[in-house]
Amino acid sequence: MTAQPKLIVFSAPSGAGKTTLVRHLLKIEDLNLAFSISAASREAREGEIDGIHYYFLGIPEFKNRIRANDFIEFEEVYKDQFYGTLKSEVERLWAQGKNVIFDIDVVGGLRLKNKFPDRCISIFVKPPSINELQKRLKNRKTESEEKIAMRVAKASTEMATAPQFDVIIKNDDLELAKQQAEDIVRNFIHKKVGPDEEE
Ligand SMILES: Nc1ncnc2c1ncn2[C@@H]1O[C@H](COP(=O)(O)OP(=O)(O)OP(=O)(O)O)[C@@H](O)[C@H]1O
Ligand SMILES: Nc1nc2c(ncn2[C@@H]2O[C@H](COP(=O)(O)O)[C@@H](O)[C@H]2O)c(=O)[nH]1
Repeated sequence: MTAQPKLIVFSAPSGAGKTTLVRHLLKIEDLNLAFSISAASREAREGEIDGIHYYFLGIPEFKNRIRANDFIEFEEVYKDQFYGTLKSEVERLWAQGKNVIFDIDVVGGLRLKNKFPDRCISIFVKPPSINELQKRLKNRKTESEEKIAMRVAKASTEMATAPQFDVIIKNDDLELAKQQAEDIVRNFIHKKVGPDEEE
């Protein structure tokens, strides 16, 4: 029997560098990773494409999908900004035999870990400081000052969840963090997780 596809969850406060690390890992072919495209109620940023970066649903449609029980997990991450993992998305990627990698908030990350304890690794990306987070978000130039403040205000509470994750990667030196992420994910993917599974 071939190994069951796995789940690799990256969570952190906004601006810590999850997306940067996930994009790096997706380029490494032998990891056999596919990105879980989340649903989001917010509008697309410049350069973001519906069905590639997110499924952009808008709030009414997002709420319809909650009522239809279409999500494995969802969260109102910021006021009136909903994000969630669709069951259909994970099923689609597993049907392709892919290991699924997630870039989601800390609450969603821990929910996935609880739902799939045997086949999920949860990784917390820790920024050097909250000041550095704020600087990174400013430099990224994707959010207004007001939205940056909202994200930074939540960061301390999110940082406090770090010990609940399987692994913490400090993202200070980016190249070092990329290498650590690669090593951790490769080890996990090649680890045997069930009694009747081959490696
Ligand atoms: N180690 C690092 N040093 C300096 N800048 C970094 C580092 N890692 C990432 N960045 C930059 O910080 C910004 C935020 O990174 P990224 O978008 O990956 O964060 P994120 O955790 O995915 O945020 P969000 O949750 O808002 O999507 C980006 O502009 C990225 O290029
Ligand atoms: N619980 C979930 N959180 C998610 C999901 N997809 C993304 N996110 C997180 O939302 C914030 C903001 O994202 P942004 O793209 O607006 O910067 C960030 O922490 C994401 O990781 C999801 O499916 N579920």
